[in-house]
Amino acid sequence: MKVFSAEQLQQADKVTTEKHNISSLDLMERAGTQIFNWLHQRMQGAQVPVHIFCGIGNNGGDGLVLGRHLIEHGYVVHIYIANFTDKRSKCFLINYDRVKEITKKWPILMTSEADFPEIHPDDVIIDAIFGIGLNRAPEGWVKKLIQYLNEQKAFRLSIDIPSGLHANKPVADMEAVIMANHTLTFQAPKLAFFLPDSGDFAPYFEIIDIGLDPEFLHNTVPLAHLISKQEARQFYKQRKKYSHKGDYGHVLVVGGSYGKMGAAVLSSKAAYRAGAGLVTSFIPKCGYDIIQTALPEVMAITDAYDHLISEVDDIPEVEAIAVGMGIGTNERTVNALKKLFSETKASYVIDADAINCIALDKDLKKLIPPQSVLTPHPGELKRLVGDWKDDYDKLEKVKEFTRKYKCILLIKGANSITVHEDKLYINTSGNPGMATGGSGDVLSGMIAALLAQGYDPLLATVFATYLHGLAGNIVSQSNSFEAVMAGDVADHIGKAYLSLLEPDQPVQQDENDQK
Ligand SMILES: NC(=O)C1=CN([C@@H]2O[C@H](COP(=O)(O)OP(=O)(O)OC[C@H]3O[C@@H](n4cnc5c(N)ncnc54)[C@H](O)[C@@H]3O)[C@@H](O)[C@H]2O)[C@@H](O)CC1
Ligand SMILES: Nc1ncnc2c1ncn2[C@@H]1O[C@H](COP(=O)(O)OP(=O)(O)O)[C@@H](O)[C@H]1O
Ligand SMILES: [K+]
Repeated sequence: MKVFSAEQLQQADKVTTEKHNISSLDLMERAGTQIFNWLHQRMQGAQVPVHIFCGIGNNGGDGLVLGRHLIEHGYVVHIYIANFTDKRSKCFLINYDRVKEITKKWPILMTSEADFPEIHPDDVIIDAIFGIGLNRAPEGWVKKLIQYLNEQKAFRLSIDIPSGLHANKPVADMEAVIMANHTLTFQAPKLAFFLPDSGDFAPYFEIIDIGLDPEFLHNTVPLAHLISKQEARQFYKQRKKYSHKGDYGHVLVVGGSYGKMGAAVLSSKAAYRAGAGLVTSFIPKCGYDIIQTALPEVMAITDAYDHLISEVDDIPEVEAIAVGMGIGTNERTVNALKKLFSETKASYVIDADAINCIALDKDLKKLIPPQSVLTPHPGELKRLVGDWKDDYDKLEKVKEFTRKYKCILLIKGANSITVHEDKLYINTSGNPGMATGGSGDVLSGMIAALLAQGYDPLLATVFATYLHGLAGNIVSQSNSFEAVMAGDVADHIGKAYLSLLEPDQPVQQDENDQK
């Protein structure tokens, strides 16, 4: 699914009205009606007071359309206009009159704090104050209104975007944004929903298709692609009946040091579970018994040193190398990486301490093999590209890094983002249970396994990240978030493949009615 910018959506709006001979007012009617249908299906005529807070732009107009339909269907509705300026939009004004026509009175105009209404915890709040037209931080009593609504226990439903949030720019004032319980967003999800600084304002959202011009949407290069099951499923390459292990590639895992052998074990295990034909682990001597005992399927080669990796030699020819998990940043290890990068051709996944080594040593940075996949968590990323002002600055820094070093970089976290030059792929699987030691090691092995199986580096990263999150979700469903351990995630990669490929359950009519 595509993630468009506010500007692109405004353009889509314009193209749609011009090309399809439909007015902005019709589009607003369509949008507001769909929100009404959504709410009506859930409320089923319940006489719970619905408080609709409208701004004076088109987002407010959507709120007015919704209010009119609710009133016509016998709901208990209170419409308030946050009247912070006289510059009301044309479509807002028409819908303002339409509400008056059916109720015979004007909606309640709010001009100061004194106008804030009492709201019962069981009531419903509709937030239609600002949409994607927000052009500065809400101030004065409007900011106070947002804060007042956030203090209420009532359910907050935001139309298009939580008011105060920009679709694709940093939040102007963190204390002036609606904390939506749910957001119904038009046509496409907004980038701000997926970034750490702003994602909490829109924890749950649904897309409302308002029929913007499909051709424009298809031809427009989006800000980002959202990767859900539907997209991930298309990446899957089926195994052939008359195949042998040589067809699925050989992964070399270069990892571990004294006290950190688990990192190499987890990564190697995940490489097999994700489908590599062969896996060899290159480890310090101290890890030999550990890996051979933990994973009899894995072949082991040891370094000359007991506690760390000093030179990766005598290795077989491999398709993919996952390097860095638990290796430390000793100077000898940095030198081992320099030699490895310059002398061994393969597809690389560069993780954890290998990233820290690169951040420490400029010469090593220059040796990053082209098309490598780097998988830093936020701490490692900061060491690699420097600190950032906000999420958008971070994305620009990472884009620049991938251009300069011709690589792919995965920003790990909730909604991990794969970055390659100007392309962004936002992952939707995974859960906070995966914030646990070793889960990144599992991911590095998975990416390497897909590389070894012939997936191209960008696809391997996007697909492995999705599968990894899906495996984590499967674990958490039977185990709670708290109890998820990285080894469980590796053990459930198989279930993730099965879940990916199983057909979607058709929704039965009676189930639908109960929603
Ligand atoms: N294709 C689309 O994108 C569609 C958009 N619609 C709605 O239109 C919305 C966008 O409407 P608008 O462009 O009118 O913008 P908004 O309704 O978001 O409001 C912007 C208005 O508030 C003012 N404003 C912005 N920031 C302010 C601040 N901090 N303090 C005080 N005033 C501020 C602006 O000057 C403008 O008058 C969307 O979010 C959506 O809800 C729908 O009606 C249908 C179709
Ligand atoms: N809150 C979260 N929601 C979803 N996934 C998460 C969350 N926190 C962490 N993860 C995922 O777990 C993995 C953690 O990786 P990392 O920090 O490198 O772990 P480690 O270094 O312990 O192996 C990443 O793939 C990340 O995307
Ligand atoms: K809103």
